[in-house]
Amino acid sequence: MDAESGFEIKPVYAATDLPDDLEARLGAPGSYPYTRGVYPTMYTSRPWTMRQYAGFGTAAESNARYRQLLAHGTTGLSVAFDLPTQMGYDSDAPLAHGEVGKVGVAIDSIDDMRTLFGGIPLDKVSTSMTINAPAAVLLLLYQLVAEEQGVPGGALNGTIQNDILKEYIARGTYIFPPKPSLRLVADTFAYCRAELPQWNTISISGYHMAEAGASPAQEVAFTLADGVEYVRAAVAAGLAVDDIAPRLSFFFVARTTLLEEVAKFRAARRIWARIMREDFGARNPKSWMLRFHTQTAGVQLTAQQPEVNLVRVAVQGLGAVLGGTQSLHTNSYDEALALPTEKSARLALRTQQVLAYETGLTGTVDPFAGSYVVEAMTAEIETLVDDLIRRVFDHGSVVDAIEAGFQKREIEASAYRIAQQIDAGERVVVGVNRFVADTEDPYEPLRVDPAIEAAQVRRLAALRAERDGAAVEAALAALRSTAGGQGNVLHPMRVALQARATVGEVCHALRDVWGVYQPAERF
Ligand SMILES: CC(C)(COP(=O)(O)OP(=O)(O)OC[C@H]1O[C@@H](n2cnc3c(N)ncnc32)[C@H](O)[C@@H]1OP(=O)(O)O)[C@@H](O)C(=O)NCCC(=O)NCCSC(=O)CCC(=O)O
Repeated sequence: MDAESGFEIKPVYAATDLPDDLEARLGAPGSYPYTRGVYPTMYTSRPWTMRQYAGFGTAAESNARYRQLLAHGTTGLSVAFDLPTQMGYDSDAPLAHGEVGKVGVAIDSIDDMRTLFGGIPLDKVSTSMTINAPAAVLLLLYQLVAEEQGVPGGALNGTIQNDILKEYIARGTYIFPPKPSLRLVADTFAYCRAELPQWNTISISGYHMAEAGASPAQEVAFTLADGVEYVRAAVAAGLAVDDIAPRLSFFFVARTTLLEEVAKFRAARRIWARIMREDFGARNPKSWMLRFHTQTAGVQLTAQQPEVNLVRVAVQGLGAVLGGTQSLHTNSYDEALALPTEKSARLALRTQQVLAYETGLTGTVDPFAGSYVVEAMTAEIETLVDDLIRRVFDHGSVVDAIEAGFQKREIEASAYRIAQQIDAGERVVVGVNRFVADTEDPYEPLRVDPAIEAAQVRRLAALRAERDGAAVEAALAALRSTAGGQGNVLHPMRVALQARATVGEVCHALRDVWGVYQPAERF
């Protein structure tokens, strides 16, 4: 069987498979080109951040889940928002009906955000927020709530996903067309540099492309190409590369194909370092470092015999750790069926704790360095990725390639190839195409209470009645005016949110000026 990226896997590797210039391609841990990891000591001085993606229902319920996770030893927070929030609609919008609180927490205003982080000291925990088109809005709400806790922007650590390009390619929660979206990203970079200097301004994500079927090489290539596009947009907006690049971060999947995945992470670091130093001329070593979060592959979980997923997740998490991830989410075994229960979420975290504290893996940096097979695969993936990045930019820009349907087409062809291999039984999925059980145990999934929507709608009505409506209108007018002209939109946005404008109202104001993206349908 070939590798998922398409290259041939040999039964035996030898010294002759190593690149001639291996030492130069490796460097030391914490040194250019960072193949061996971004920090000299890696996990020997601090394990990766255990950051379990969670959130559902109301802000109060999600807050309870975060406190449980922290009590169980999670070391970072990761917020899942519901679809209306991700699309910039309030819970009482007709389009939101039936979706409120389903795939994440419903956040309509600063009031919800305050509840979400109630009792959680924001100067002590780092928080990731999976939010893209309205990333700036949720970031500002976070900052406002932190300020209420007495925590200044300079003390805040965290990440917003803020990666709109992959939304057009694979994930789908875009609002505005590419041009104003890229302006919003650049505005966020500039705002964070001034106000939230420790904040990771973007999480450039291959995960969702991988879930849509991208091979490891495609995942890395399309993600790094998106990274190039963001840096170009920032530079075009007048920002210096070294002012923004140290706070870019990345996000990849970890599949069960362990060796190829370890090679993928190592190749990704090496290529990004080269792009930043050689192509963009970045001089700050922090600009060269590809720091990344990993999530185990949701798409590889099975609804059949779901407990087997615990084993898959352990192997996938192991790959992420051997690949040098900075932060990790291990999926719960029941995620192919429903939102995780409290127990399954705890088991997923325990899996990371076993990796960190029982395996001895945190004692040695980049244990695969010099391995014939892993070094050969790292070089193989590097070549494939370089070629694919070049093919993206043959279209002009990433946006041009998206509009030509290039990335989607490549990803779909790859998804089709893997699906055919599974259908033919060439690629084994335990419990699905081999070792199938005659009967399955009953499973009681966690269900989100439909009453949540009505309660959220009532809270919104109360908010609209209580607040100073004229102040909100004036702030939204100022936001429209900045959006239609020059200047950083985050400043008037902050004023509006502080006056208790809702997420939906702020996004509508921008929709009024910027319009909405209509994809070219080519499939
Ligand atoms: C950079 C990362 C990747 C990781 O940040 P972290 O703060 O966790 O880790 P870190 O930066 O490596 O480490 C924290 C601090 O410790 C320092 N540090 C760490 N290890 C060190 C070592 N060995 N030596 C010296 N210093 C070290 C770092 O320099 C840093 O400080 P300094 O900062 O001072 O240098 C960030 O972006 C992140 O946490 N991302 C998470 C993204 C996420 O959870 N996404 C969920 C998506 S869920 C999703 O999309 C699901 C599907 C869907 O919804 O569609």
